[in-house]
Amino acid sequence: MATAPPSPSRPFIVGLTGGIGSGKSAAAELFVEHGAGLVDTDAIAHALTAADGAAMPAIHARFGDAVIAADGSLDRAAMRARVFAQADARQQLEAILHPMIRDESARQCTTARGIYVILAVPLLVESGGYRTRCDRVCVVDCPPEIQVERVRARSGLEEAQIRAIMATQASRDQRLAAADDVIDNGASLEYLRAQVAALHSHYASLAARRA
Ligand SMILES: CC(C)(COP(=O)(O)OP(=O)(O)OC[C@H]1O[C@@H](n2cnc3c(N)ncnc32)[C@H](O)[C@@H]1O)[C@@H](O)C(=O)NCCC(=O)NCCS
Ligand SMILES: Nc1ncnc2c1ncn2[C@@H]1O[C@H](COP(=O)(O)OP(=O)(O)OP(=O)(O)O)[C@@H](O)[C@H]1O
Repeated sequence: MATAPPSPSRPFIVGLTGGIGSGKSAAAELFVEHGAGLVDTDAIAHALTAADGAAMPAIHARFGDAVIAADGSLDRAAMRARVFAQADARQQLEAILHPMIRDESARQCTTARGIYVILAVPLLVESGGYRTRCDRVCVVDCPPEIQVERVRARSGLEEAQIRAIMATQASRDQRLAAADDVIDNGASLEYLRAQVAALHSHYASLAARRA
């Protein structure tokens, strides 16, 4: 009887998550400097909602002209105001985007190059379908007050709007409970860099052992 061909090797995948403004992108960038591949679901969501993005016809059909910018892309501020004030609007947007994001991120994980792959997913704990893909879950953690301060400094959003976004996300405790590894990003970028360097060595050796 013919034996089954070996299953195609898939990369070692580290799911990277954290609340808004916790420092996921900063951490992901540092992992990439060490040689990790990166699949970023925020970036995929942005591509899907660019002027020619695959999600735009469905978003236009559901939400109308009010959320479409002059160039045909998603008016992010208009959509943000809508979805973080109305749970049903958020669910409808997620029903359009999340299956597309899940499919595209799975596709990118099969082709990503690197010693291992960082799969950055802000909603890894909240959304189904990601944890089973990950060999490890790494949570970027910092106190909520620092999240608010960083997002405010970066984007100019008001505290009330930042807190409304945070209220839709998993709590700090829920996220920490899902973690295999935790990055404490409540201090300096140097401290972040040192923790990423140590975790990188760990992930590289786990990935090599699995290969
Ligand atoms: C509402 C939108 C248009 C606001 O755009 P904006 O440019 O302000 O934010 P951006 O997309 O860069 O996301 C920034 C952060 O907001 C938080 N966030 C985004 N979407 C959500 C959501 N559905 N629920 C909770 N938090 C969210 C995350 O922490 C994310 O890292 C946008 O966030 C969006 O399209 N969200 C739905 C897609 C989604 O769920 N993306 C998360 C990746 S899985
Ligand atoms: N340790 C740190 N010290 C100072 N500033 C930091 C630190 N870590 C991140 N930042 C800054 O805080 C802001 C938020 O960080 P970053 O964009 O990496 O967070 P994020 O979790 O990816 O956010 P979002 O959920 O909105 O995508 C950025 O302006 C970043 O440069």
